[in-house]
Amino acid sequence: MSKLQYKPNDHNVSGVTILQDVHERNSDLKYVAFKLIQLDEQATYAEELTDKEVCIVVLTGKASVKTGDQLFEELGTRDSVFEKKPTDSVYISKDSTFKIAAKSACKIALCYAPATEKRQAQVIRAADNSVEHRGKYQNKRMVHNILPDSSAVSSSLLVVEVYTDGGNFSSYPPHKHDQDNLPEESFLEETYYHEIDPEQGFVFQRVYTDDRSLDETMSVEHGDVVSVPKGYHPVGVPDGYTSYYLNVMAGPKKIWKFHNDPDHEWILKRK
Ligand SMILES: O=C(O)C[C@@H](O)[C@H](O)C(=O)CO
Repeated sequence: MSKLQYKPNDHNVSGVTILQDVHERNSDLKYVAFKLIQLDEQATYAEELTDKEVCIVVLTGKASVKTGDQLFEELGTRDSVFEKKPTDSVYISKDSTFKIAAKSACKIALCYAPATEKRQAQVIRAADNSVEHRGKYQNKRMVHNILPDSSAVSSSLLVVEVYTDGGNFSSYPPHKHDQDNLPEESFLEETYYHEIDPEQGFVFQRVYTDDRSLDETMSVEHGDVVSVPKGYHPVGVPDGYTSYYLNVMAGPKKIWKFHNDPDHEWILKRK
């Protein structure tokens, strides 16, 4: 298996399963880290942040989050990500502790990036997500913007959800953002947390650089994470299956300025 791909764990301790845990020590990522936790009903999970900020995304189920004297309750809007409606998230800055309490069984993504400054903890309600429909022909996808680069909430963290129906490609035509060369391109690492409906499906994700020193094509299954330290990173979805992924991005500057693979940019110019 590619060293960019991570399979889920299933070890439950006291009602908490750390399904995914991708960080600087088990990946080539220096800015982005990602955890996916599953909590049984009434289970709790606590953590202390030092130099990182986190966006806690309630993927499914209902939970509350407490940090300092702030309590955010009734978080979560769906039983499955494939309900295709936005959900609630909480942003918490560095030098903080937080505790998540599950009101029902829930699946929660913890998206981390370096905090360049201390910011106010706050809830990002489902209604605050902008929803975008991008692309045409077999390049259609829907995006929920939780923390887009235009958001003032985080200091460096970007978080979006992307839905791609069967037979379509997303993150396509292939684009990259691995050069700190603004205004042409920004440097942002990225993680993809994938879900597939129905669950036995698979999608293909290629991660490659212009010189092909990195060129990995992965068969990605439900629950897998793919890390993108650099390179183009398109996703293709087989007929009959729907793809969901949660993207976390961060780098030295909080701006998403991507560069399309010139070989495939013509895709965008079709009438
Ligand atoms: O296909 C899309 O529009 C989603 C991608 O842009 C995805 O969020 C990504 O690749 C970010 O770099």
